[in-house]
Amino acid sequence: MYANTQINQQEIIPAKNDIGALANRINMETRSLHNNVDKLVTLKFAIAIKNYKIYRQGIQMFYHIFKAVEIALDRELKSNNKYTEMFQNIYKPEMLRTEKLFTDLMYYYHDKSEHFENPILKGQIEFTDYIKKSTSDHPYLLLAYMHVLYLALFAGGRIMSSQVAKSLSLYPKIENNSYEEFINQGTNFYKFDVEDMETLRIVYKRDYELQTRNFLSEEEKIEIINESKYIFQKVTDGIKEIENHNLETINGTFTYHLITKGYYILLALLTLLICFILKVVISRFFH
Ligand code: HEM
Repeated sequence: MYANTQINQQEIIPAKNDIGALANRINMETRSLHNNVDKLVTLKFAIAIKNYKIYRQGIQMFYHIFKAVEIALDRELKSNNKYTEMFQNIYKPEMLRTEKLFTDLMYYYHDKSEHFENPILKGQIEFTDYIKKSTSDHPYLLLAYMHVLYLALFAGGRIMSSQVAKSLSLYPKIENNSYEEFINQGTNFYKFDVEDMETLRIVYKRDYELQTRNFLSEEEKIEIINESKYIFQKVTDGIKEIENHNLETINGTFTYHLITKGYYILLALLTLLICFILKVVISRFFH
């Protein structure tokens, strides 16, 4: 399925210049937010691919987000409301990311799922709770996640994927693992089990457009666009939250060392002072 069928540009739905298409409207309205997150990810990614402990924090955030979205999607696919058929027609199982990310995280956390299974950072807990509530109150809002998060993997994700694959700094740190094991077990986030990723992307975007164009009301579309802006903002905040968490840990370690090792520094200073006083007393005594 999704083999390379050489789809003609004119046959692609929606056309790039179709300003009525929901996906194009989301892209237009989130352009500046996308530029912000693009710059931030590029900057942080350069650091993360040099250190797998930072890289795994980044993909862990995406794991929690995708998992919350996919639980909600599963709920909607099995439910029986006015949106169920729409979701069933857009849904492509090859797009799901939870299991792929789980495999990668098991690799980076040395098979210890208890180290990543539940979010611990406040922003991640709040955002995943929010996804659950917002999509169960208004199922159509899932469409924002189905566009922003999944299509990100076909553009920015491709760039990131090739950088991760080229990164020699990520894999040697993981003991006794070869480069092949690293590629097989640590880069699944970017892999889709289809013959041709481009066909999958085109078919996904086509079905998204065909299912939403006349079915959704203008009010629902506006809410989906606003939810999309919120997702970009939350991903940006999430990356900053990881950075702050790491800075706090580094500072905490510094303070800890100051408290524990400070004792030895004080002892050394006292010894020096005693030596100095002794020297003064002795030199006075012999003069
Ligand atoms: C390294 C960071 C990133 C880079 C370099 C990047 C780059 C790109 C590029 C080149 C495109 C194609 C633009 C076009 O076809 O006109 C794109 C599209 C897109 N990106 Fe990103 N991106 C990054 C991060 C993200 C993130 C973190 C998100 C989501 C939170 C995201 C969401 C999207 C979306 C929704 C689209 C539109 C896709 C479509 O309509 O087919 N991107 N990105």
